[in-house]
Amino acid sequence: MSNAEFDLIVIGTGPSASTVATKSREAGKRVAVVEAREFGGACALRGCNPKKVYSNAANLVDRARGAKGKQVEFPAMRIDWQNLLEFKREFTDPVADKTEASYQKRGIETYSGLASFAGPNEIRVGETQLTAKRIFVGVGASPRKLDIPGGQHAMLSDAFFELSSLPNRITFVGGGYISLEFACVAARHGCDVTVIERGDRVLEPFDPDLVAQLVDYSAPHSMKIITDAKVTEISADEVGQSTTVKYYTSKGEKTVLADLVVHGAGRVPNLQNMELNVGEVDFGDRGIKVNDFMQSISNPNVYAAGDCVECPQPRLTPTANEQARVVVKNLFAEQPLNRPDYGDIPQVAFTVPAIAAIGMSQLEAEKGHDVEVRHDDTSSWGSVRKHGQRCAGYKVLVDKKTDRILGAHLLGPGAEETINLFALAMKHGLTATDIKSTLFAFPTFGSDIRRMV
Ligand SMILES: Cc1cc2nc3c(=O)[nH]c(=O)nc-3n(C[C@H](O)[C@H](O)[C@H](O)COP(=O)(O)OP(=O)(O)OC[C@H]3O[C@@H](n4cnc5c(N)ncnc54)[C@H](O)[C@@H]3O)c2cc1C
Ligand SMILES: NC(=O)c1ccc[n+]([C@@H]2O[C@H](COP(=O)([O-])OP(=O)(O)OC[C@H]3O[C@@H](n4cnc5c(N)ncnc54)[C@H](O)[C@@H]3O)[C@@H](O)[C@H]2O)c1
Repeated sequence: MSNAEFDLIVIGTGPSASTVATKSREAGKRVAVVEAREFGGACALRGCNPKKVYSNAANLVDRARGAKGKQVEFPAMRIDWQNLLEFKREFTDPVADKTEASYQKRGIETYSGLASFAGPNEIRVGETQLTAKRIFVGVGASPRKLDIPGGQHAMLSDAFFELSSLPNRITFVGGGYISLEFACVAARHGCDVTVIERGDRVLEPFDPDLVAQLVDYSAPHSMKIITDAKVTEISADEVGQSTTVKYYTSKGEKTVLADLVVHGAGRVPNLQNMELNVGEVDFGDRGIKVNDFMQSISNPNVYAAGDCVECPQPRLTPTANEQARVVVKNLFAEQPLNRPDYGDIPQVAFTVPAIAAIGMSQLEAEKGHDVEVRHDDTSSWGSVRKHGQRCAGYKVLVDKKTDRILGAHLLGPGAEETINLFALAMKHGLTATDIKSTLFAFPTFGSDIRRMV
């Protein structure tokens, strides 16, 4: 067994870990990074970035079909799956080598293998034992085990990204981000898609009225969305050609046949086999338990951030980044004093079209405020139609007393960008009147927000 000593060991190479490792190295610390898979983390390799390539293709097809006969002409518009896969790989293939090389160039020692605790300040990677004053855990999350008979037949999102072709019938288990984003892509490719969600609606973090509008728009595109239905069994036929998905609704047991079943039923922190008890690091089902300073509540030399910590904030890259910035400031301070300043975190599901949200839901806002609810279906607005789109809407919640924005919910082309204007306004306390009095370039989706507030 070989040994090495550092100021800091960073476990993982996703958004949180990379910030902590590089900033600590810039501050002159001796840093080691350990990665169990390819260097680069989920966001760059198996999450946000490759997903955006796929969802852009689906949105492109949708818009072009909407503009057919008005702005463009073509015999048929389709996603070329093989080319799409190759194009996606242009973004993902270089990540691992580039990331590892950039660590090494900075003087960060890199280790490949699964890291586990060998003591409160010790990490084991295979036959190597590393010791450090501080340890940062940024190990992310992975799909939770589908604990139903035949759960192993459901394909994970990592594998979906690598499919070289799509079969005709695809069923998604769960109706969250992953299912809906992939389902929209598969449907625009021409697949027959079924989404089965146990809750009473899909895309739970988003406004129910806008979600309903999106679901209505998706139905004619071969997307069947079944809610209040819990998937209870997946069985494959003997030759592995076809799969039967069993689900329960209030009307009893039902089945759907599929050529492919995809897991979109949630993710859990990646803490298996990490021997956290040996490291005296407290954790639960929802992740590592940290205080306001992102420090382990049980081992003050351990910090954690991102998808692997127990935290009420949404598990997204901006959340991981904010926590990591705080960790960098606290790690070697005499007294950790910095706390994340999340503000309101914008969330976007990159569906067709995109749906976005920031701040309070209508229900939350109406509980404690006198609210003006500004809500409209904007499918007929010129900005939307000029774009070849046919599905858009918004709901903006304004506090009547303070004129401040309590929540903003958008559906439609550009929603994923326009939501950032609300993020800026809300973070800096701008009022609806401030927004109305701002001149935005025209014609743009951004300029539409003056009509929304
Ligand atoms: C399909 C998909 C799409 C997504 N799309 C978006 C999006 O559009 N926008 C958004 O904001 N978020 C999105 N997310 C979520 C986003 O990817 C995560 O919130 C973000 O990556 C979390 O970063 P992290 O720092 O916690 O670590 P991660 O990026 O999860 O990286 C953790 C790293 O740790 C490594 N690791 C795990 N265990 C060990 C161990 N024991 N030893 C060594 N290394 C280990 C892993 O291999 C991995 O490389 C998406 C996620 C998925 C799955
Ligand atoms: N655009 C983005 O920002 C983005 C995209 C993808 C993933 N993510 C992140 O990854 C996380 C995981 O994504 P996800 O889509 O796997 O999870 P999710 O938590 O968003 O949704 C999972 C859904 O599956 C349902 N479900 C669970 N078991 C079921 C069963 N047996 N039958 C029917 N329904 C069932 C749940 O009720 C839930 O609605 C997200 O919460 C988010 O943090 C973000």
